[in-house]
Amino acid sequence: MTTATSPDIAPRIAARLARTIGPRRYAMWFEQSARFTCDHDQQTLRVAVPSRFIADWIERNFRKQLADAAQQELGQPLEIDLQVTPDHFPDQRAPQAGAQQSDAPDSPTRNNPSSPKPQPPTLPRKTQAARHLRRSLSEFIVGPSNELAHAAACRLADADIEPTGPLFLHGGCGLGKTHLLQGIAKRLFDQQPDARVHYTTGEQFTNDYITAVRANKLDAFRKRIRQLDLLAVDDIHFIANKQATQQEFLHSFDQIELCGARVVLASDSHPKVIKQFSEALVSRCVRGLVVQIAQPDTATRERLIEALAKRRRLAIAPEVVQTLARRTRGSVREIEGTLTKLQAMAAINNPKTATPNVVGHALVHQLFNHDADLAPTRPVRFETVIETVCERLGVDRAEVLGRSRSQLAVLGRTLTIHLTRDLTSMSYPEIARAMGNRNHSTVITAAKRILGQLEANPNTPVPTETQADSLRDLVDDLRQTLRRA
Ligand SMILES: Nc1ncnc2c1ncn2[C@@H]1O[C@H](COP(=O)(O)OP(=O)(O)OP(=O)(O)O)[C@@H](O)[C@H]1O
Repeated sequence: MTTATSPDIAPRIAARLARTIGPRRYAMWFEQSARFTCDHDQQTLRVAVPSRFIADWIERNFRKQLADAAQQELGQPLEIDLQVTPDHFPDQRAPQAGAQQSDAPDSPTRNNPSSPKPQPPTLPRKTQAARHLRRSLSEFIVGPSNELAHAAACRLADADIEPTGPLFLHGGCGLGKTHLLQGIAKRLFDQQPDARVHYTTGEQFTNDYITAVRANKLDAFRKRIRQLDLLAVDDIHFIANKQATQQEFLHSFDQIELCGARVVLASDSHPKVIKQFSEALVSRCVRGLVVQIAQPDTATRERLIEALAKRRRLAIAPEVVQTLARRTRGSVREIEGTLTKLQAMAAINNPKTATPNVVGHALVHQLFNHDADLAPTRPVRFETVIETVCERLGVDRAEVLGRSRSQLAVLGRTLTIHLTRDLTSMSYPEIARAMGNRNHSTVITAAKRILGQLEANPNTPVPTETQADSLRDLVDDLRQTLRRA
């Protein structure tokens, strides 16, 4: 929309701008959302827009093209003065409460004098969508397994940085993909309350698309999706075997990217290995940044346990956090599950105390022993036992099977005997033979000694190389690993 106080100049600048940036982007950002006026002395081009968001967007993405278009039309440089004047754009105010989203076409629209007046935007605004977004980027715990994903998410959510392509996050279950997607959407909202941000899942996108087709409202669906500033789609692999949905998604993807919007997708696998993902979609995804999130390492797990426990007001001593971090392998969701169980057990154990939310070593042992008892029992082989023990202690198998009296070799021997007897069906003579043809009474003595120690003094310290707090801890941990093996 152009209004020239100096005749013809502003419309000519606008027309030149439209040619430079292309009709789609012009229609999207200027046609209904910008009014150009040129001072009589032709020193300044004033561009009035309805919101700070549009002003910032134009400032970041089109200032140079605007200045060039003005200079080329006038033969001299002009000051560009961007002004936020919502009163000049009564048509573009937020929808009234209760307004039917699908009733209102989106703005900006094509310049068609016969078309009805533009209606309020229909896309999810902060008040509608924010309540679904629970996670923020600031509460995401960062470690080597996810730091690139987190950095990419922060960059994409930064309204001051122009997006350079889609972001594709992939990784196993419960590792934080949804958290990052929601965090991006939330942060963009916080910076740009006018931003049109949509967080959805592959399944929801499919359902919305099918509903739109059935209700003959495909145009409204397309308008809603294609005029977003950020589209975040979780579990995008859901659309993999759905040809029509993929096709629709592909067009939306192209359209919103063309307009400079941000796109972030998440899936359990790399786009190239998602079965029945169309080649076109794969190539769009890999054009941007594809980042994997891996399982957190022990140090990150410690920080996650601390943060997640704090969120639940669960008090866990640092040394108990360390034990938990070593024993809780797997995803962050599994860590959350462990904390939930501990919280419930703490409440049952201390129902009347003032501190039902305190977790100590005893509770942790109780939990892991309980879990181990519930785990399906699989046959364990002697070879697996000795390998697991040697690996954990960092000691040579030959030393354990030989005559070495080093502290670790002796401990390795005792642990192998104890766990083999406990987890396999081997008799003492069989264990003695497997342990390098030892006398079987020596093996029985070793087995009895460790059993006695575990009963009388489970907190017997162990060498630091074993990374365990006590003998009981070490045995429980090894047993758990072997049961899972
Ligand atoms: N690095 C992290 N910092 C803090 N919380 C985390 C982190 N990673 C995951 N979480 C939390 O763990 C839980 C599971 O994470 P999320 O749902 O994001 O996983 P996901 O990768 O999307 O899993 P799925 O593929 O199963 O949907 C959430 O409560 C999330 O907030």
